[in-house]
Amino acid sequence: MTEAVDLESLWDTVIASVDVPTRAWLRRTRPIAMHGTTMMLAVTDEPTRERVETRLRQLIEQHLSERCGEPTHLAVMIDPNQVPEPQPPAAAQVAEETVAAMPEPLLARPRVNNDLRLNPRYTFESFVAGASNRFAHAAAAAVAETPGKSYNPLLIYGPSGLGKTHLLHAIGHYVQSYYDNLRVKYVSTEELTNDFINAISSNRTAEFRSSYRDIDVLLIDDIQFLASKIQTQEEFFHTFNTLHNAQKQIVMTSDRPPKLLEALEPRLRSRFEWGLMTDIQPPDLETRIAILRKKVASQRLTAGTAVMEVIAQRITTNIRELEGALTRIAALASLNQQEITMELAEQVLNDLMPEGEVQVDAQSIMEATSQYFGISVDDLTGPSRVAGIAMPRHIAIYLCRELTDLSLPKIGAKFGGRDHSTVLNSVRRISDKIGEDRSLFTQVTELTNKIKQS
Ligand SMILES: Nc1ncnc2c1ncn2[C@@H]1O[C@H](COP(=O)(O)OP(=O)(O)OP(=O)(O)O)[C@@H](O)[C@H]1O
Repeated sequence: MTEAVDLESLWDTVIASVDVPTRAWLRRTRPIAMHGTTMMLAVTDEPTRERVETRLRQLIEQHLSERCGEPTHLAVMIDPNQVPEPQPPAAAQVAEETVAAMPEPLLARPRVNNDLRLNPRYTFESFVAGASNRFAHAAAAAVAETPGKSYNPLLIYGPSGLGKTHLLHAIGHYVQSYYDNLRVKYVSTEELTNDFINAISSNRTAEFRSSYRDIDVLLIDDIQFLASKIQTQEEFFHTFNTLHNAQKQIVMTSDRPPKLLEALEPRLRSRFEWGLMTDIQPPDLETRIAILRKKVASQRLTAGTAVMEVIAQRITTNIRELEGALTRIAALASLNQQEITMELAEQVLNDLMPEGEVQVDAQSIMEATSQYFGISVDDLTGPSRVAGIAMPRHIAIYLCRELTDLSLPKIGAKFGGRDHSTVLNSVRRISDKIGEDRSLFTQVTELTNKIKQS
């Protein structure tokens, strides 16, 4: 079903089987691609999108599912350019575009050795698509399949811990595995800013430029941090134009839509809105359960559906917290050498989420940790690698990642300017050990209680 010809004729049969008023609406749409069991549909304008989303979706998905022989979903985007008036374009056009996008002229180029530092766990395979993220997921998949050709730029926005970084890395992995010769770069906005500042201070702006412009797919995380950084914005504006003009793919994430990024230059904001913007919402209960099920399977744990339901019911807004809870539950089960039971899950959840949830910040985590271990906050943020200091530091960093919305570079900055990979290293160290080392588990649990109660 990937060929556009099939897609167009499939769509024609759907249009033919609906009543006339509905048909009039559907003439204002055009199928763009099929990703797995999701059809990407371009529509001319907001009223059409609204109509399709609210009134017609069920009917269309029913028709599509019947014809495709499996449950098929719809992801709707506004893109008038994809729906030429008055006649739809030749059916093969999209297919031709897709073929043109394939690496033909690029084959001559040597294989690129991308040093991406992507999280190996963040792939499309490990991502669970549900109602809250289906569109973002389908758009990311489209971009990964034909970089620079489908939606450019692609901007994925939404609150913390809902999978934006995961999708960005998944695009990176995918392009890297299927396009040997495309240069991919993934950076957080903080790294971009630091790179730029370093380049200026060491007179190496030309190098900086080529490292960002000599790229086929640029993935930038958390662009809200560009706000108020006037010089970096200026530089990024030119990088953006260079890449976009050359039809190089740009994908960005942000914690809010560009129009709410008030401290961003208007010309940059408007460029961010050129392509496709898609949000990610907190997942519904079914999706949360599906995510837990996937994690349980991938970690070869055994947890019954009832237990997963309890976890998913208690932790509703942030998937990182959901994973954190599962990690702790699995850790306690492993330490006790027992199955993950309901009692055990409840016990950990009660520890993790005492009544009257409090907002936790890095400062309170650092203070509580230093107090708990009898060291100073300066020790915690300082350079010492002595175990009595390094271990509390790993724990405090782990707790910052688990209990706050701070990004890895932001956490690094709080801990004496450490970089994001050092932070990630600490997080992994604790989550790897917590199921083997009971005293570590106890320390982390007791500290969490202190922090949440302070
Ligand atoms: N749909 C999903 N399926 C499976 N895992 C998911 C999904 N969404 C998020 N996760 C997991 O939840 C965790 C948090 O996701 P991620 O770091 O991508 O969030 P984010 O939206 O980028 O947050 P932030 O803005 O704080 O960086 C990750 O471990 C990720 O793998």
